Amino acid sequence: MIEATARSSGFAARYRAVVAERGRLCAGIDPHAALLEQWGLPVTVDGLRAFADACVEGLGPTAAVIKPQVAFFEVFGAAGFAVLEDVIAGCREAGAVVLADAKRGDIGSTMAAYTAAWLNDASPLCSDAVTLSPYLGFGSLEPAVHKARTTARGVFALARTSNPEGGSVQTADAGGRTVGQSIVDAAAEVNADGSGTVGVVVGATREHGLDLSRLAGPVLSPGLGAQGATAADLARIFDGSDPSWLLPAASRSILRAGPDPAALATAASATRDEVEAALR
Ligand SMILES: O=c1ccn([C@@H]2O[C@H](COP(=O)(O)O)[C@@H](O)[C@H]2O)c(=O)[nH]1
Repeated sequence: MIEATARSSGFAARYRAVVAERGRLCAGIDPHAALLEQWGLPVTVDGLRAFADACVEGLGPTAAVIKPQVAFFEVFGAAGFAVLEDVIAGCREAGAVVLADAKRGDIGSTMAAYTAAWLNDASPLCSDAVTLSPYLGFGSLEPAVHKARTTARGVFALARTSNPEGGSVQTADAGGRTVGQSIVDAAAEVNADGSGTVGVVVGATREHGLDLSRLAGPVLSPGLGAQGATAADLARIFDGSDPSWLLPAASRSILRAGPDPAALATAASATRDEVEAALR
């Protein structure tokens, strides 16, 4: 791992440094209404704020990567976005890499505005990385890829998602390879410079059928816990690909341990330890 850190640059170097220190886990902050209720909080902006504060306190100093799910903040409009801004800033201050799960993707000129929102220092939502949907064409993501590459940030493109519906698009033929593989290959081309700028999203819930050998970037793998995938599934599904790039993600299964921040930290550490043991 130390050797890999010395050789990488850009987002790859930041990613490898935080994973070397904290282990492989992306903890999601998904303030579902059902979780707020389980924590004894009202489903209001005040409840969202209390939920978010506990997550920042418990998960910010613990998980390598923290992934706020933007949708659950957006539900509350401008007030929800204000809470999200504080989550992003608080987790970054605590030393975590913050990956905004916004799944943005649009024509290039609009992508420039999304890029300014999520990857520009001047924006209150500025994060270390953002999830992107490449289904308007990988090339349409160029403004975000360029910005990420020049600021040591990352983008994560959806390649083979954890939901059962994703296969109808992502496993379709794209000229002798699947659509998902074409996304992985496009990401690998960007990452040929050693920056690891473009990660991909590959769910832990099923066999992915992808060749990840040339990617040279992080593989975010959601589906652990609430969606049914286990650490053993991760080890099996990603057997043969470089395990140092694998970033397993879990949200609800960790968040159910709240509202005590210390219990959230313990749940995240336990998930990380389970994953690390299975991937050894
Ligand atoms: O393929 C994908 C891409 C993104 N997600 C997101 O990850 C979390 C999963 O939450 P759990 O509670 O651990 O199920 C959620 O924010 C999804 O939008 C995904 O699940 N699959």
